Amino acid sequence: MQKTIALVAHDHRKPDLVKWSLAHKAKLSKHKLVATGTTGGILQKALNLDVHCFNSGPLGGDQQIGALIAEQKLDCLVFFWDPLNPAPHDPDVKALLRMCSVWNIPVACNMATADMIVTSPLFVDDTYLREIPNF
Ligand SMILES: O=C(CO)COP(=O)(O)O
Repeated sequence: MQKTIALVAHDHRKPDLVKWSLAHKAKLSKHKLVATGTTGGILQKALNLDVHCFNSGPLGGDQQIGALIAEQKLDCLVFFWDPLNPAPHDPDVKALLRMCSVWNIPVACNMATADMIVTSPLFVDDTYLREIPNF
């Protein structure tokens, strides 16, 4: 089943996300990819795949991806956020990660976790149903 995967990286971590995405291009190409603006533009060129680009992160892109989660339209988030530099939109970053916890969305903040998510048998198991919290 085709999933919707969001790909996001802060500037210092974009090279890691490009490297990771290239390594998993075959898997990613089977799914719908969405991204914040700058990340999406870079990935589209690097992967030569269609990536739906939302606004740039500081201009609301994180919030748009958060809205997808709230509408139950996102299956997975790969978000390489920068642990060493503050961002003007840190509250948006926190809100996006919070949405992942609220809605039980698999989220990877580094390459090792992202590797494990996309290579997990559950990732391609159409019978696996992510539990959706009932508040
Ligand atoms: O800031 C971001 C996520 O918080 C990423 O935004 P860009 O992809 O536009 O750089």
